[in-house]
Parts: sequence; C-alpha cells; structure tokens
Amino acid sequence: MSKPKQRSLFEEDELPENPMPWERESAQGLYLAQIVLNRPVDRVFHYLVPESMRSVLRAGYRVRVPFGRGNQFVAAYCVGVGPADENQPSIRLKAVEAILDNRPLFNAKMLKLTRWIADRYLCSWGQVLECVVPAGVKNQAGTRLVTVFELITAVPRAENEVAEVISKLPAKQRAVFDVLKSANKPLTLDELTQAANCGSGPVQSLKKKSLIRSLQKRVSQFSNGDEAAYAGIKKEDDLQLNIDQRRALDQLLSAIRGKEGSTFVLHGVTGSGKTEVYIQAIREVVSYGQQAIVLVPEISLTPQAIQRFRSRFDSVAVLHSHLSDSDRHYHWQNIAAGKVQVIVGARSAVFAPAPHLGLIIIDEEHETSFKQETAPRYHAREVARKRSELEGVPLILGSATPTLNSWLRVIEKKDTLISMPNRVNNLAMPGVNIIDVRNDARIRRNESIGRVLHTGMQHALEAGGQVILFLNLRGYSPALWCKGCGNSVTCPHCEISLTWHRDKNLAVCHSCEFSSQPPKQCPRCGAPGLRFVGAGTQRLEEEVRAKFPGYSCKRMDSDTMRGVGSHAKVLNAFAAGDVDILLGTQMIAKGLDFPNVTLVGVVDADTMLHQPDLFASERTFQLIAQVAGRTGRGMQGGRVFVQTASPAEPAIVKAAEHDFLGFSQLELGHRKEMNAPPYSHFARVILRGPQEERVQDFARQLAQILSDAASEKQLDVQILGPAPAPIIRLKKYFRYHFQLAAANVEAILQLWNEITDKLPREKAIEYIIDVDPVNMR
Ligand SMILES: Nc1ncnc2c1ncn2[C@@H]1O[C@H](COP(=O)(O)OP(=O)(O)OP(=O)(O)O)[C@@H](O)[C@H]1O
Ligand SMILES: [Zn+2]
Repeated sequence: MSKPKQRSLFEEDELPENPMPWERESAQGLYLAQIVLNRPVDRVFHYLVPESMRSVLRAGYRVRVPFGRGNQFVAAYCVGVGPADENQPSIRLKAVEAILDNRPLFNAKMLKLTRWIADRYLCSWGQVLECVVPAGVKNQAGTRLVTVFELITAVPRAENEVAEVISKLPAKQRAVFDVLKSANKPLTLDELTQAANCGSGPVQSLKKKSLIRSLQKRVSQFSNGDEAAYAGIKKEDDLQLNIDQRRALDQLLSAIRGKEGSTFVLHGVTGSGKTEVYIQAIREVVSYGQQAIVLVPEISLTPQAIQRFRSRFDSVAVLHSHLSDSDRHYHWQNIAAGKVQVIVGARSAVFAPAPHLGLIIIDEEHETSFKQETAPRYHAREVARKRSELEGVPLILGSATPTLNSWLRVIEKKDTLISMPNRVNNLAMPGVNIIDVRNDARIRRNESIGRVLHTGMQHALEAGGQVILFLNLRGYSPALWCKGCGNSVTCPHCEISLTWHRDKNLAVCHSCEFSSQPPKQCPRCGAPGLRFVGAGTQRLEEEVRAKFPGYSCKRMDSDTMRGVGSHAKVLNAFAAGDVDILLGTQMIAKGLDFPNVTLVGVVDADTMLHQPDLFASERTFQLIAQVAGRTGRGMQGGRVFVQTASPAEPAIVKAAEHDFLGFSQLELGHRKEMNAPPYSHFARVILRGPQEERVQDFARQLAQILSDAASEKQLDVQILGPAPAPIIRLKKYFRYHFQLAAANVEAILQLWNEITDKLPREKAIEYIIDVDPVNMR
C-alpha cells in the first residue's frame, strides 16, 4: 500500500523551504497531482497536471481523471500537488483531465481529518472523501449553466478604431452595447434583449464584431427554503441559568476562550437543561464570528428541538435526511461561505465545512446512530474528537446516560466531567415502579398492558395528564408460531422471524423488507393454524384503543412516520393536548420535553436485554432511563411503570433508581473482568457468501492467517472466533464473523495493514472489517 507522502500533502506553504537538488531539477519539469479514488483500495495515484491547471489545482479539489486500462473517466480527489520527486517515473503518467468544482471542497484540516478516518477505520481515503461530500454538492443540484454575454474590454485593437466601430453601430446594437456597459456584469440573453428592447439579432451582430462575447456561467436557483423555515419563529431571549447550568457554562467558556481542543462529558440528568447550556456556549463562539456544529440523533431533529435553536440564532442550518439534493447543496455553500452560525444535524454533519469552527456538541452521545454502518464505518464521536483536536476547539458530549466508553475516559481523566445532577426548576426525578409481570393474568392472556400499568394510565388520564407508552417492536406480532413443530416462520432470505403487519395483512422481514401474505400452514411441517404471538406497536395501539376508548391515541414508529412532516404533525398534536396517549418505538424515547406527560409506561423492558450482545445491558439501562426521563417535566410530577419479567436485572433496577453512577460502576466491573470494551478495542470481520460451508472455511482461513501474523509480528492481538454471526443468514447470504481484540486499537490497525494485501481472495465471498463495532448482529 503506498502511503501518501506527508510533505506536499496539504497546503503549499507547508512545503520545505529548501528543496533537495533533485526536487529543484524535476520541479522544472513535471508537476504532479496526488489523486485518490472512491475504491476500497487505499492508494494514492500520481497524475500529471497540465500547464493550464497549474495555477489553479490544489489539494482539496475534485477532478476527473482517466483510470484503468480502458482509461475511463472517473471523478476523484486531489490530495496534494507538487513537483515530481526522483522516485517518480515520469513516463506513462496520465494527466488530470478536468477540475470539477470552482473551489476546493476540502481545506487542509479536512484533508487531515479524512486521512485520519481512513487510517482509524481501515478504509480508503477516497471512500472517506466521497462520503463527506453530499451527492447534491457533487452533482451541483439546484444550479444550472446559463449563457451570458459580456463586453470584451481588452481588445487587441487600437482604441480609436474601437471607438469608431462603436460610433457607427446601428441604434439597436448600440442599445445592447450601452446596456452591457452600464450593467457592468454579464447578462443573459433575456435580460439583455429586454433591457435593450430588441430581439436576439443585434446581440449576435455585436458578437460577430468582437465587441461582446458569450460565456457559460453556473447560476444557482435554490428555492429560499430558509425564509420558510424561519417563518412564524419568534426570537427569544436566553434563559436565566440556574446554579448548575452556570457552573457548567463557565467551565465551557474558559475552554472556548483558551482555544482548547479538549473534550467535556456533560452528564446532566434528563430535564436538567443541557440544551440551554449548549445554546449559551454557542452564543459565545457566535459572538466571535465563529460557527458551531451540533450533532443530534436523526430522530431527535424534532420541530421542537429545531425551533429552540432557530428562536435564538439568526442562521441555523438543519441537515436532516429528508433534504433534497438541492437544499443540501444550498446549505453546504452557505456553511462553507461562513454564513451559517449553527449547524444542527445527524451524524454526517460532523463534516460540515464550517470555515471558522468554534465548538462541536454531540447531544445524546450514547446514541448508536452516531456510528455509520457502511464504509467508511466511522463513529461521529471519535471523528468529532479528532476534529476538535485539529481545530483547537472544545467538544461537548452531552447525555443523561453517557456511554461507558466516555465514562471511562472521565475516570481516567482523559476527558473532563461536567455534572448537572438536578432537574431545572427544582423538579423531582419521576418515581419509577418496576412491575413484575410474570404473575399478571392479563399479560398471561397475551395482552400488553398489565393490571398495574392499566390502573396507572387510568389515574393519569382522568387527572388530565398525558401518557407515553414505549415498545421497541413495530408491527402487530413479532412472530408467527407453529404449534406443530414449535418453530416460528422465518424470512426465506434471512434467519429472522417474520413480523405480522395486520394493517396490510403482510408478514414482513424487518431486515430485508421481504413481505408476503402470512402462510396458512407452517412452511416447515405443513401443520395448519399458525399463531400470531407477542405484540408490536400495532397491536399495542389496538389494545389501547379498546381499553381507553374515550382518549385519543397516536402511534409513532417507522411505519406510521414514513411521510415527510408526519413526525412534526403528531408531536405538534401531542404538544397541543389533542393526543392523550402517544405510543411508539425508540422514536418517542428521546429528547421529548412535554410538561403534561404524567405517566410513562415501558411495555416490555426485556426486549433489549436478551440480545446476544456485549452492550445489551448498557443499552437497556440507557433506554429505560431515557424513556423514564420523558415524564415529571411539569409541576404535576410524573410516574414511570416498567413492565419486566426480570425485575432483579441490574440494568433495570439501576435505571429505576436513576443511578447512572451505580450502573456504570457495576457494568465497568464486568467489562474489565472480561477485558471487553471500553477496556479493549474490537474490530469485527464479517464474511458472507451464498454457501455456508465455504464461508465458514474461508473465515477459518482468514482468522488463522491473522493469528499467525499477530504472533509473527509480536502484536498483542487476539482472534476470537470465527463463529456464525448472530443473524447467520441475511438477504440470501450466509454470514460468519470473528473479532480482533487488543488493548490498543493501533495494534489491530497495524496487524490489518500488514496483512491486508496478502489475504487470499475467494470468489463469491465478501468480507468487511468494522473497527469498534456497535452492531454485533
Ligand atoms: N434555566 C432555566 N430556567 C427555566 N427553565 C429552563 C432552564 N433551563 C432549561 N429550562 C427548560 O427545562 C426544560 C428541559 O430542558 P432540556 O430539554 O434542555 O433538558 P435536557 O437536559 O436536554 O433533557 P433530556 O436529556 O431529557 O433531553 C426545557 O423545557 C427548558 O426550556
Ligand atoms: Zn429477510
């Protein structure tokens, strides 16, 4: 693998002042661009820079180059330019064919950051760069090329000659000429003919006389989405901070003023007012003319959350997944031009091209959606950490339930803890009751709402409060079960139970979206009469409507929330009190701040618990603590009922006690014993292919090679597995996996880099590597 040379990689001013003799020599001859492509191979290619591009082309530009034997033109990224060095054979070099944008897409810091991601997550630089630039920017969405006309000023003719030609122009041509002259900028044909009140003839004549010329110009036609976004939003003053908030802010301000690239873990209980602290910290950097990036989970990009930022700052760009290419391009340009104060967005907003970044914030830092599941498999938290270091700006990781990863860094004093242990306005944390449903007659009858939760809901609703019910399974029933053979019906392509969606009468695979009419007989044993067992949100909704007929109920899950704006509609209705009971999946678990919610029900706390997953306990704790946090945010207080069949489970008990410290101590103890993350790093190699045996064999082969290489190179990396992946069959492929485990991630990276070129290939078998995986399926 040819690693790029650091010397001429970034900006020209980083070149050594006194080049070596051979460099001086070749500098007179060849000028080369270092080019990376969106391919899985991490290699830098050298291309000649034609004379005409020399003064323009720099690192950070997107270019078009001929590639491969057929010399197909492909888009690629220039990561460095400079004179060829003596090792560079000059013959047979191809040349850059075109520069694709009129300004570089990356500055030196972004190039360093993306190079770091490629190294840290074992993918190619080109893949990272490709992922960082939105499609709308690449295809220049929302812009078009138009022909414009301008005066030719530098004419190679004597001035009096020109004056004479002009004085002899017919009236209409003269009018066109004068319009252009007084406009002092290029005009389109329409603009020109309208202002000169003529047809296109005179324009063409002037062109023939070489007095004017036409050229192509790219113009934007962005619809001004921002005005609409700001319509109806009243500007609001910052709140008066309470003591905890004040203390938190002061700590942050001193880091901001000291230009420290350090990380703060803001551990504030649910409802402690973290957002207000973020806002006032942003206020400081905005006052210096700098920008702030706020990362939030996609599902937390609620209208309520967006409004909180828009009501405080004049220009907030919200980057969510429903943006059109053109809107995304518009925001990118505005951000790059420094016109945006605050960028709020999901994972990929960590790459926002803010020119004067002052602060990065990650809210709900425990969310797994900050990890990207396709190449480049980066974690936005780690990328943000690196970016903050490179830019010398603080990073804030906020959560009521920080990850154990972040928490260990606090314990080890690598990051700084800021605590906000109390809710605002002296509100109490809600009381949480753990309900053991093992002996509940209703649950035994296959209902979802047990006796205690039912009574609780009744009281809350009668007192005029609102209720949130949380269930992490969508669909009607998560399984179609056969009495005959005791199996449930699985997807024909995946080893996953089909979920019955009653509204469409379809059995759906939640992994590959395969769907079919539910079979009448068991596909395995042929017995008739399959039973729908268990409950998802659809069935829960039905039960709620039947049991609480006088109250209005809305379901929020990815089935009901497909349309753009559907999310906003339901939340607005809930805020207005038009909805009494809101039920749903993860979507309703985070960030919502509705003071009238007096009861939260966790319908089944065990769904997360029994996953064959290292993080099952941590996720269960986070989820319950977060859902519980949605209540007691007003003067009426609030209660939480957690239904479970494992009432003694520490993750559940600690969440019920709002005891993050206790939970983290316990769980970190376990992890340490097992030498598991965050005490070690994992990289997961996942293989897939159409034939199980061959996938298994190949997995063994790879694992052996890696294990041999580790002992040969004396790298302290353990190979765990291979074993069938928890979902052994997915989308028609059989899957096996193994882990590389080490105390330091560098050892894993080094081992992989040593061996990756030498790994065998097997037709029809693909494999990937996922460093610091969060998804173990
Ligand atoms: N200093 C303050 N005075 C009065 N109200 C405040 C103050 N700070 C925040 N609030 C209000 O408290 C509520 C909770 O704040 P916020 O949503 O920021 O909490 P949070 O810490 O982010 O909670 P969660 O982790 O549950 O999302 C909001 O309605 C906010 O407007
Ligand atoms: Zn499937």
